[in-house]
Amino acid sequence: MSIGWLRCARRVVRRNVKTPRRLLSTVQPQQDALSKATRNIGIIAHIDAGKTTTTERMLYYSGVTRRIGNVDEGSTVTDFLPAERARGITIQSAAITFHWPPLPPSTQTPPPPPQLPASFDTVLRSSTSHNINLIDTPGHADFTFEVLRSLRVLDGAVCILDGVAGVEAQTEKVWTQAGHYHIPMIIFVNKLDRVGAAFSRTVKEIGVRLHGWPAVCQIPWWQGGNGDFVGVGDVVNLRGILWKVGGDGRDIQAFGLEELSKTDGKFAEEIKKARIALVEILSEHDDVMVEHFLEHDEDHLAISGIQIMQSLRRVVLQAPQKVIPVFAGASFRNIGVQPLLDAVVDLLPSPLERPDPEINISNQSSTLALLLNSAPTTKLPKSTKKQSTSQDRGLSIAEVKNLTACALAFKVVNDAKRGVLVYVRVYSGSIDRGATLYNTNLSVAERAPRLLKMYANDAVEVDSISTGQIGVITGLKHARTGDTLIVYRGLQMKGTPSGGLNTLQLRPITVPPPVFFTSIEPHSLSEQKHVQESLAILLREDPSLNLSIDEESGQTHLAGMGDLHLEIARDRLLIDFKAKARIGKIEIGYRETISSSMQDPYTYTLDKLVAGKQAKAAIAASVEPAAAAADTLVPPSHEEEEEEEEEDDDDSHPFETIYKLPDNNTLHIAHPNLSKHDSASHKSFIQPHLSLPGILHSIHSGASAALARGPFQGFPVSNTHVRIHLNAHAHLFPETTPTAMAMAVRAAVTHCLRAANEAAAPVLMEPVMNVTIFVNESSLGAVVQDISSSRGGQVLSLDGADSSSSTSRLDEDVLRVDPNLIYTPPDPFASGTGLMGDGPADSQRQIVARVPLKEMVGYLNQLRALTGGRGTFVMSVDGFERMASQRQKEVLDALREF
Ligand SMILES: Nc1nc2c(ncn2[C@@H]2O[C@H](COP(=O)(O)OP(=O)(O)OP(=O)(O)O)[C@@H](O)[C@H]2O)c(=O)[nH]1
Repeated sequence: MSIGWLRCARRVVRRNVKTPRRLLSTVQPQQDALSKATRNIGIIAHIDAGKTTTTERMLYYSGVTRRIGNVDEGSTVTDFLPAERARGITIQSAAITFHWPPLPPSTQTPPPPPQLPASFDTVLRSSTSHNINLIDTPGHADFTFEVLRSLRVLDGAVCILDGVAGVEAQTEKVWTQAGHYHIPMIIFVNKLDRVGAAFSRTVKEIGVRLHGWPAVCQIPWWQGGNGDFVGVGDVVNLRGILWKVGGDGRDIQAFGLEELSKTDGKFAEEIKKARIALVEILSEHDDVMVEHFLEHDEDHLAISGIQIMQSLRRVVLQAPQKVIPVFAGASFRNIGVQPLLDAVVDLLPSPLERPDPEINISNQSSTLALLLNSAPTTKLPKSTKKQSTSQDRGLSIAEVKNLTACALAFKVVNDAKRGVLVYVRVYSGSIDRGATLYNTNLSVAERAPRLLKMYANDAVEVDSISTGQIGVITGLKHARTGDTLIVYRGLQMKGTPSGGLNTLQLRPITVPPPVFFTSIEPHSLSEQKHVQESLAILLREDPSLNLSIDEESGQTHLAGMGDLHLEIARDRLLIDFKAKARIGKIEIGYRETISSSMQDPYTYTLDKLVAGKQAKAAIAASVEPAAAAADTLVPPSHEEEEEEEEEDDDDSHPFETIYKLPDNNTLHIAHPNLSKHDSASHKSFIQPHLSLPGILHSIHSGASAALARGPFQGFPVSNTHVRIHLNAHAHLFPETTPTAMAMAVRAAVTHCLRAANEAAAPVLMEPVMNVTIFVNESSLGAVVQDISSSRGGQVLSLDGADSSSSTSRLDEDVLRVDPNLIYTPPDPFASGTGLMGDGPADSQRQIVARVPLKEMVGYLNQLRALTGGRGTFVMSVDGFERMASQRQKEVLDALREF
């Protein structure tokens, strides 16, 4: 039997393109159908596992491309930046829409929504064409933040594993992060054509390291049991699927068990064994499967393929996910991709099946549906997950009826042809062309002139982007990656949505502190403008980059997550944007801190021409080290993240405002004549063109700018408490503008920091990383020795294969899976090494350590040398620590040379 993988029985209806505006709570059948037939999925994996190679096949089989792109030749669709193509790695996650099963070539674009069957009891979802929005995520550790950002908008994910390397460190990390968002996942074990491929070992590693029960849905088919990898055993439908060797993967044959038993009896038997194991594992987690099993007289093979798929779907959608469907293939050989696409449609959820997204509004955590469904003038319902730190004042949310759409800008890309593209995921309502979008992160409104749907390299203009959909807005001037965009009925361009909706944040995430930096110097004054504009776009694209400018020297510093992160930013700047600038060496981003307090506040008065106008403002400031106990500054945890950068709006102190700033700094503003809750009384103190929130914003900006570049070595200042005293009588003048106030505060705080440094020796702090290293038992001793002696690291734990206490998985309630209870088919070529090796000498060990970042630069090469190329590691910033004086001296000497 030949399989075409081109379903024909699809009926389509013509879409009414002009969608009327609607309230969020009104469900429109057409949009509902579109959502049901949509999969917003991502592909996550360790670097080089084959994400791009697999994506290229997906685009080819779905009819988006006419030829298969090749990573090694730099001709892929998804890796579209020159820097990506040159390095053969994915840096920016590209969002692409395609259909699976493919639509007939004559279908209009955008296609009409599909007509779905009333139920999927007797047909598979993959019998109807679905709209797949695919977000390709990067695998390199430096881009973890980019992965996190993409994860937020995914409804499901395919995790690709390299069948030779198994579960790698980075995969484990991203898997855990995806688990935080309860993203259902399926696994594709790729590269099974390679020498050393070990499907069985990989499946056991899935159980142990990804903490779930593998449900083996396909087993590899090696010709004659030990020859070339030619296809898969389809455990769900009890057949062998064979791909023609050397073809483009469209020529596929299927053999039922009976036929197969005549030609490859052992393989047919193995498929049966796998089916028994699959039914068993499903029965343990799905009661309906138990019923089917009993109905079929406990015959594992008698249960239909559709019933198995439905059961798999139910267990995949359970939160937390305990069962992980596993598929097999070799994308490079064009084997296994079509059934994987079927599984995406059949097993992963539509946007309508996802949990209600978390929001933050007026410093309170809740969920979007709770907000939208809350009755006017009631208190904002809080999610039970985290109680807000601010007082529960409740919100009058009558204004919610004006909220007609809510979306997350999850990615900004500067496209050479089309300008800046803002990728959005709409969570509620629909964004229509020409809508006024209010950006709640930047407090600005801007119009959405054009809306696009991205089909690989083609963009198709659309009239609206509806709930659950991913699309692109062009022509926005402000929106950055990560911003929340809302449509508020009747909003003027200069207006602000009321009822606290101007603070609505969808799934807020914390940007980790940057630990590397470089300097940027335009070649000439005339180049400065272009360099600055290019940097502004880079920062819109990637908010994990950080820019600071030294006012006196004019020197610009760009800081980022890793050296590769900054290398890519440099290439983008110089090659893609053609900016003419000198970029310095990439260095570690230390922090500096003060060790003495100021006795008296220092008052600074600014009185000068600013932009051609007389400007005047004064302010009193003082600085002190944060509590001595806070010598170690720890980045905010997942739970604390919403508090970062937040204003403490405690009602009991109407005359003071406290901000928590990055790097463990705090800003305390006393404003004795201005109550936060009585703006009417401000009239006698402040000019009509000013407001207390505006002044506070200026003070925040000025203090942040001063702290961004400390006076000691120009590093960001950390662990410092800034006190500001604003006396409305003495400090505000008719000529006071927000800019003048920010400049005065910056100057005052900078002066205070200098004075503190003169009074007592300032201190440098260095980033310390939490490092998890995976090595074979035989290299363990050498690696531990290297970490603890040569690199000055502190080994925190050593765990064997059966332990699951990696840094990311310290939770007690994590599922522990006994590898001996996992079904796997035999591995004909298993090398016997790795996590599941037989003898202790072969087993894989995990080392968790804290090591200064400086000692980790270039570590991969050393690790490879010590482990015969098999060791891998992941690391994340654990905090910043004071340096011993000798170490500080060495670093300062090295910096002087730099
Ligand atoms: N033998 C074999 N090689 C493969 C297979 N899939 C991918 N490769 C090769 O593995 C290398 C990495 O593949 P990519 O598709 O770029 O991997 P990636 O996961 O996208 O990597 P990043 O974009 O860097 O994260 C390339 O040389 C591919 O040709 C496979 O099924 N078999």
